[in-house]
Amino acid sequence: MTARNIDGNALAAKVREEIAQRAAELTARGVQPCLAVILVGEDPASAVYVRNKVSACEKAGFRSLKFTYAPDVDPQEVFDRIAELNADDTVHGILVQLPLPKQFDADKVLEAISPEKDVDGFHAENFGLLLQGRKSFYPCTPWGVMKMLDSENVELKGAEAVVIGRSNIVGKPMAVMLLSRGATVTVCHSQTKDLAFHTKRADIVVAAVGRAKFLKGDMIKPGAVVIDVGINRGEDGKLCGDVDFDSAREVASLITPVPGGVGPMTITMLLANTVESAQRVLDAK
Ligand SMILES: Nc1nc2c(c(=O)[nH]1)N[C@@H](CN(C=O)c1ccc(C(=O)N[C@@H](CCC(=O)O)C(=O)O)cc1)CN2
Repeated sequence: MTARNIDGNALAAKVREEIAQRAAELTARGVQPCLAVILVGEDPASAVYVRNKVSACEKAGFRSLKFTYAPDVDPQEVFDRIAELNADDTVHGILVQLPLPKQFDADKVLEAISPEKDVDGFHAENFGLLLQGRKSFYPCTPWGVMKMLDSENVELKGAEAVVIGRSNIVGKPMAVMLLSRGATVTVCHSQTKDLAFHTKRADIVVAAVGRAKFLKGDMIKPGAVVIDVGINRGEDGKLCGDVDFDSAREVASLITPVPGGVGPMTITMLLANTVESAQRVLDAK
């Protein structure tokens, strides 16, 4: 079997069109969606992601604000900026690009963002709501994965799903989202004794560990759906995922490539959360 790719770029383009339409309607009613992005430090990948977020906002008809800080900035300056943006009624979404430099306590920074403007879905309040199956802002990457699975009509009810990775921003929320849709979910991580035992039983595998090409074809059940959240540099210097694409595609039925898979959906769902936040402001008027 050779797997079919789930094309993240194509799905992202379709969803972004719908978001742009919604943004135009909100703007016509006096609420133009606005995202504020905070970038601290000089990490080149973060700078690219932030640039892409600002450009995605422009294309969708959003207003965007960008604040950049030197790597050695006093964290208080960033907290002051967040407080100012929390109080600004014209701003609907605030995000702080991760990772942050060492002098920052990332949890404290994320908790400083008002939950009503936490369009990354990283605030503990939003995560708690997600756990309880209540309305919140969902973290963008796992939500993008759910959109990809739905776009292919992948049956989630009763499916055996294995999530590899237990980070707060991908692994844990991914497991909760799959669970809430009726999958039987196993979360594997660095202490898991026999990873292949779990992955070989899975109808759906989501790899989010940050280790280049580590999930091989012989660890996958024939016909499984394989979702690759990793973004790594391979030994050849090229961008690659956590999945060894060449061997995995010979076994899986559906697979996401890297690049062009989950990545483009992350920024798309950020736009979706921001437009939703603006909608809530309009509805409350
Ligand atoms: N505040 C946040 N920080 C970080 C997040 C996040 O969701 N919020 N996620 C990642 C980085 N990230 C967005 O910020 C992100 C990563 C990758 C992509 C993407 O489109 N990747 C492309 C390849 C891009 C390339 O050539 O390098 C792809 O996979 O096709 C978008 C967003 C960590 N920080």
